[in-house]
Amino acid sequence: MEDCSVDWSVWQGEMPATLMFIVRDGEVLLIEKLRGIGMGKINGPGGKIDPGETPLECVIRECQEELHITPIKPVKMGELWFAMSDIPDIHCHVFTATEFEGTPTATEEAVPIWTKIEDIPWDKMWEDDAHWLPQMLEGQKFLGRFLFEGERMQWRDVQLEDAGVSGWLIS
Ligand SMILES: COc1nc(N)nc2c1ncn2[C@H]1C[C@H](O)[C@@H](COP(=O)(O)OP(=O)(O)OP(=O)(O)O)O1
Repeated sequence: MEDCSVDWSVWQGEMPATLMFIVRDGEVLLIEKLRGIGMGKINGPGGKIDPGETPLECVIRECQEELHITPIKPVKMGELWFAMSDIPDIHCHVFTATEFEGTPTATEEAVPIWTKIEDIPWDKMWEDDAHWLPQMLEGQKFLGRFLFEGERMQWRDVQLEDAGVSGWLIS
């Protein structure tokens, strides 16, 4: 792992975004992303935060748009700070929920995929996911900071529980 060239003490992601992971009966609701950043990868539903929108409002809207479902009582579990090389830096708020309304439905943006937690397809996902998603699915809150060159992760730091939450830019 290379040294990190980013001064995280002054870092501010230009692109605020969200992700949602709905968990039920040992499975997590993932998507095949059909457009946008990470098109073709497996991820959680989510997307960019619109001007004036809160992270919570965004993650609910994105689930409605991408899968026609409404998560109930989402809980913020983490922040992801992505220093990117070829697109603006991304500040992503990550939520989980155990309940939702509606039926996960394929749209032009996403195909829903219920996946057993032990079968999560890491090789089809962003590289950072393996360093925080397992911990989050065990109930741990986190702050993950990552440096990417294109789609390759160059550096990572993940802090869990109080050490991570105390670093969040938005509580
Ligand atoms: C760099 O590593 C990443 N890892 C993970 N796990 N997720 C990432 C990474 N980079 C971006 N993401 C996520 C964050 C957002 O959920 C999406 C990006 O937003 P998107 O381009 O899908 O935004 P939309 O508003 O839905 O876009 P359009 O409606 O314009 O298609 O990826």
